[in-house]
Amino acid sequence: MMAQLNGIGDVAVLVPAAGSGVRLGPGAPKALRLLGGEPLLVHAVRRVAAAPSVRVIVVAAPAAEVEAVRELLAAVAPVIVVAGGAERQDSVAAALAVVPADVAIVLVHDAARALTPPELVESVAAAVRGGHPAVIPALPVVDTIKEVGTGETVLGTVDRSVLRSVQTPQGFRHDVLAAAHRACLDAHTDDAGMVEKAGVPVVCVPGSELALKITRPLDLIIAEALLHVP
Ligand SMILES: Nc1ccn([C@@H]2O[C@H](COP(=O)(O)OP(=O)(O)OP(=O)(O)O)[C@@H](O)[C@H]2O)c(=O)n1
Ligand SMILES: C[C@](O)(CO)[C@H](O)COP(=O)(O)O
Repeated sequence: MMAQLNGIGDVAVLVPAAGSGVRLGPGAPKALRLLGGEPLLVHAVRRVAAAPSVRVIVVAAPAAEVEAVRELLAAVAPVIVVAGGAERQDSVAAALAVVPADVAIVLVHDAARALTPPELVESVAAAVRGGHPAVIPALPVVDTIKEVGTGETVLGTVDRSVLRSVQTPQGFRHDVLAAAHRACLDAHTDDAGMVEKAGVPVVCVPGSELALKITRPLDLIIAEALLHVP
């Protein structure tokens, strides 16, 4: 029996959670690091499960932790847990492989963005449901961006008005994401990159500062403070 959250939902959410968290420093795999006494993955899955459109959640866990993650999440939400891969996109591909064919919309959402509000899941899903084959949440760039060359020499200043800082959940028509992963021959840091390469238009929707990707130690301290933001 497929672990279904909501029989009428039309969205599957893939949660890549198999990374090691090198930039966070030594310790457990990042998705299992604690925030407010609970693993990041629990925070992420709880918020995804609160989005009414979500029918299926597939978590890609570190291969050695699949059973432990199944037990951990049993009390949080009905999820499918698969073994992730060496790279993020391998983990996404492993999760994508078990999504039922009749699910129309697939979102890919980093476990590391543990405090992402369910409202952002819903707004990305709604934009795909409204006709966009690929949708990504994004924020304006707030720092000045420079291009640098050898020895960190500044080559010039980039026009930040045409740049966006991209987050997850990234949303796709199921067939579009599946085709992009099948066709992909190179490395991409996000799923939208594969879809762009396939020539499919990708649009941005407003992101959320709560969708911070917990990457470095200070991010965990910031996230502890954000836990108390309503
Ligand atoms: N082989 C991998 C690598 C990353 N991820 C997931 O992809 C998301 C974004 O990756 P990132 O923030 O880079 O996590 P890590 O790869 O764990 O971090 P680092 O690069 O510091 O090791 C995370 O939820 C991470 O668990 C994954 O599922 N499988
Ligand atoms: C997918 C992503 O979160 C979009 O900003 C980002 O590309 C992940 O990068 P990472 O190096 O795997 O954290």
